[in-house]
Amino acid sequence: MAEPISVHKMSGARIPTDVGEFTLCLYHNNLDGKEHLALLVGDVGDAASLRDGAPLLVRVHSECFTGDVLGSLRCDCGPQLAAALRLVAAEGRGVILYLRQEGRGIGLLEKLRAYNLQDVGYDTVDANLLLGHQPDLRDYRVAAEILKDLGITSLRLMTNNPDKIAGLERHGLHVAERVPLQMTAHAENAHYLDTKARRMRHLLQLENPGLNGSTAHHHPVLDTTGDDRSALMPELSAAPPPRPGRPYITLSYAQSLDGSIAARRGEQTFISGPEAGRLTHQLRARHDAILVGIGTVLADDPQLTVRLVRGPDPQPVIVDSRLRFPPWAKLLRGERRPWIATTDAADPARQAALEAAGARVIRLPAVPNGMVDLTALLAYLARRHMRSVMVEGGATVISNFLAAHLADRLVLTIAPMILGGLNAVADLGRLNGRVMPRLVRPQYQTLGKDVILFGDLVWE
Ligand SMILES: Nc1nc2c(ncn2[C@@H]2O[C@H](COP(=O)(O)OP(=O)(O)OP(=O)(O)O)[C@@H](O)[C@H]2O)c(=O)[nH]1
Ligand SMILES: [Zn+2]
Repeated sequence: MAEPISVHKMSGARIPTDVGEFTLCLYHNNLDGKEHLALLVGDVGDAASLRDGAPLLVRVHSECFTGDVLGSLRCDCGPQLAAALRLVAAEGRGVILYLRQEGRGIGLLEKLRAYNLQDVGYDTVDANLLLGHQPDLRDYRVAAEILKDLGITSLRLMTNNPDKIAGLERHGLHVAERVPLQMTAHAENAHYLDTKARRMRHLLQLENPGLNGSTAHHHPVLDTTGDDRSALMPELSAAPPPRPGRPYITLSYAQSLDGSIAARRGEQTFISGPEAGRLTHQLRARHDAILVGIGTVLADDPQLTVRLVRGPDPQPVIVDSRLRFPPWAKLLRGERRPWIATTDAADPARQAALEAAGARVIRLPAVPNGMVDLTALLAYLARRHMRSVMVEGGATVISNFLAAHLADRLVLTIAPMILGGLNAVADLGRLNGRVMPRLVRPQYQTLGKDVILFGDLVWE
């Protein structure tokens, strides 16, 4: 049975501020090992509340470095925290819990990734889902224990989030009243607040009725419960045709107008919008395997699964000639364990560690530049009944497949931006003896703000 939660007040100190004086207490707990904080004003126990005739005013605030410290305009956290401090100080009694639940529990790194997804059109809920997280990872067990430790069982809670109220009540607290804590919306956070109201049931009175109209196209793209709403282009919806000798290869990636796939090598850059993201997942579901290079694993820590639509996950295959595959990769925690194609240059100890973590390491011959021999890899995949492979990137892998004349079809997402960054294709002329691949029977379609260009590749 799980150990009961215990919290322990480590130390407290007087913190004078512009709005009043607080006692800041640091709590230890045995559940998440984080340093949660409590800011106290006055006598906070239930007994004092009874005397006063009103339950204590409490804010349970989730850490937001960007909003609380930097004053980021992307959210409303900073002003909420400031308002809560003011209200508690004005009452002369109250508590602000500062919970170390950055990014609704996903942490700052993943929140920054989620912000980049939001900058290309995903909303805050879909961005979490796309990164493989629940929309909200928080629970309020430790918060409830800290409040009980302070002698509080009944309170007035400053929040707009009904889940927060339910979360505290589930752990034995009585929320006698909700005190709204709504801040003014502005251009930078209006869509975020609108999403919180629509998709996370936050109790917000949004003033701008036009906003709902303007966000109507942001339908929940990850709502996979219904039918596919954006029908896949018919040419792409069938499983790729069988091909003698090796798996059928679809090269599929997103680039800017100038052919960049990232701002810089090694830097994750979100280029395409949610509609094209959905197409990518639909394509993944129609291939037996999905292949990326180690650079993509190191830069993006991808899962390579099908999440934006319903469908089977392809087998992840990583090309990693020197076996740099990191032990922290999300791919090692997925349902389909990754196959890592490497060469004799790989360190046997690393191979053993990755195999112990569930990966399959495949040693293959190298070509003169030290890279994995792709023809040998494809023969290996064909023997394992992989009839189709979707190659997603990055630049080295795309270039190597093109240089080896190993691609049957190109599905290119072109985003309407100029990035001036890392080019998708490098040095191809020199590598392949100047026989250029050509796209035949090309077709295109706009999808959201992006253009999808696709067709068959031939070298003639
Ligand atoms: N994952 C993720 N977290 C975010 C994003 N924007 C803000 N956050 C985090 O959300 C948390 C605050 O949650 P909110 O939804 O703003 O508010 P709440 O705490 O649920 O509800 P209130 O009590 O009404 O403030 C903080 O931990 C922020 O870091 C985002 O786009 N993605
Ligand atoms: Zn915030």
